[in-house]
Amino acid sequence: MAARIEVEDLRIDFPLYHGQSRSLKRSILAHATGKRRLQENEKHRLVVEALRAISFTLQPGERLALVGHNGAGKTTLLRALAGVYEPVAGSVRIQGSLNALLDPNQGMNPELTGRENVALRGRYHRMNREAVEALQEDVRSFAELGDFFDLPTRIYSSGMIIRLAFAMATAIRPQVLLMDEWFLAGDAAFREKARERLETMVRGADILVLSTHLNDIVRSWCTRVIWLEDGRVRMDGAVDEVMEVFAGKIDTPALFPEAVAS
Ligand SMILES: Nc1ncnc2c1ncn2[C@@H]1O[C@H](COP(=O)(O)OP(=O)(O)OP(=O)(O)O)[C@@H](O)[C@H]1O
Repeated sequence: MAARIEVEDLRIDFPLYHGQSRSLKRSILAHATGKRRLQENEKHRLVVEALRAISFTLQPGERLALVGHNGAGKTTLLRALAGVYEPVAGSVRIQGSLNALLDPNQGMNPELTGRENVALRGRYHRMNREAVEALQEDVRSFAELGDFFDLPTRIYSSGMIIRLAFAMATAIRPQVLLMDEWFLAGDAAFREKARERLETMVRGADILVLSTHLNDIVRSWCTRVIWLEDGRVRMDGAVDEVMEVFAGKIDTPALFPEAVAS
């Protein structure tokens, strides 16, 4: 089955306040400045409008970078694609096997050893015994955890968890790869090794969606950029075209002037 992502008129809100006090809500809304992302929804709840009217389609071979300033909605969009957040309206359709490098603790049982956690992941992907053993060996040699590989992950340091999570998440090649930029960080010694392994994985995936602030990563890995601003698509196009405007070299009118006016 060919990989495909279809997002149609996606809207995601985060409820902030469930109480009934109208005066408190009125006061919060009155003091909300600038971007007007705090709103009262249809059920009279105070919400952050995290994403609005997001639509795009990705075909095999497309490598999409999500760019935008802090709070623009990049992580929320990645999580909505991964199925972590339910749309308030609109839809997300994903075709093909999916791997999401979003949260290092995702899918890990702290009572199990590193080796057992890898086996669990392998079985989740319906691997047979030999394949699970090969996966364990691959992760063990990449993560360099020494004897800790056979101890419960609850006693790992946060750096060890990241190494294990990274090695596991990059050992199984999906058709659709979703990635948050923290996976490109990590300590300096690990970074170069990690980047090489990621590159192999990224080149092997049919579709990549990556959230990043790193210009060189966008330019070397991606074919398309969606620039998010205040939860909406400000610009969607080829890497050079969007990055030039995003970097502030060319001024362009906002698609939704009311959303960006301060
Ligand atoms: N759990 C939550 N509850 C309430 N509001 C949230 C929650 N998660 C995100 N938001 C809000 O949704 C908006 C989008 O946040 P998001 O984390 O997707 O932005 P981002 O572009 O990934 O930012 P950054 O580059 O800082 O990581 C922000 O206004 C943020 O405050």
